[in-house]
Amino acid sequence: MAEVKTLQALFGGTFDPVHYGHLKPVEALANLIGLAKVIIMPNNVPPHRPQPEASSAQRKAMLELAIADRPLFTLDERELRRDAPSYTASTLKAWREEQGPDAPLAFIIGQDSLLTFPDWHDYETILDNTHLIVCRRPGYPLKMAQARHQRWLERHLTHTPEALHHLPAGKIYLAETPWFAISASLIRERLENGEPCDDLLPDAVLDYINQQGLYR
Ligand SMILES: Nc1ncnc2c1ncn2[C@@H]1O[C@H](COP(=O)(O)OP(=O)(O)OP(=O)(O)O)[C@@H](O)[C@H]1O
Ligand SMILES: O=C(O)c1ccc[n+]([C@@H]2O[C@H](COP(=O)([O-])O)[C@@H](O)[C@H]2O)c1
Repeated sequence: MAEVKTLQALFGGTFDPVHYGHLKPVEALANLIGLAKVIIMPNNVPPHRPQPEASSAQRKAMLELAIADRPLFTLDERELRRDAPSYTASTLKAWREEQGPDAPLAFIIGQDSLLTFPDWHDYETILDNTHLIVCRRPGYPLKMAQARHQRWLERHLTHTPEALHHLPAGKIYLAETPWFAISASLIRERLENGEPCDDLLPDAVLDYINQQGLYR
């Protein structure tokens, strides 16, 4: 009998700090397309933005608190262990080598990340190794700025989640996840101004931020 392969999904980010705009769309996604597990992968040195305010150890601690009562999620520390910039293309190439050629693999991003995706290091190789699953995010168009990037998107689009489960890589799926108007920048700004953030991130993460005196 043929071996049944399970779709595995990595969700990369800076998570400075982790918030409900990360957790809730991905939980909805898991229900929509049938994911038993999502692997959260914080970066150490983001290739594309200033170094985060919280240290890698603090961002990891906040993620551990956020997922402690969310069994869907596990944590992957491979990028945290590297001092070089965390290029997604090389991380996903290494993940593919570990998992073998047939395993269905996906990388989860938000809509804003899709728009900047063609600027990522070696972006065209990413679909050789994984699918791309895009969660909705308010305030960002679903159309690429350049026509050639829109054509690239359309060439790879699938409207059926089954394709993600049956093929090892190469498809882009725009998931109809709920919208959350939350960003880490908004949270950092609100904390700096002494404004409440209770409905934006898990209590345990907020308690940790206060205890560490972060984002003041
Ligand atoms: N509210 C949201 N809805 C959907 N996706 C999101 C949301 N917030 C973040 N993401 C996605 O999660 C991933 C990690 O995001 P990141 O850690 O940069 O959070 P952020 O809130 O965008 O941070 P910052 O405001 O510091 O830029 C990215 O792919 C991003 O698109
Ligand atoms: O590899 C790149 O060039 C690259 C450029 C921008 C973003 N990424 C990755 O995309 C993920 C989301 O990025 P961010 O900034 O929204 O946290 C995270 O895993 C980043 O390391 C990767």
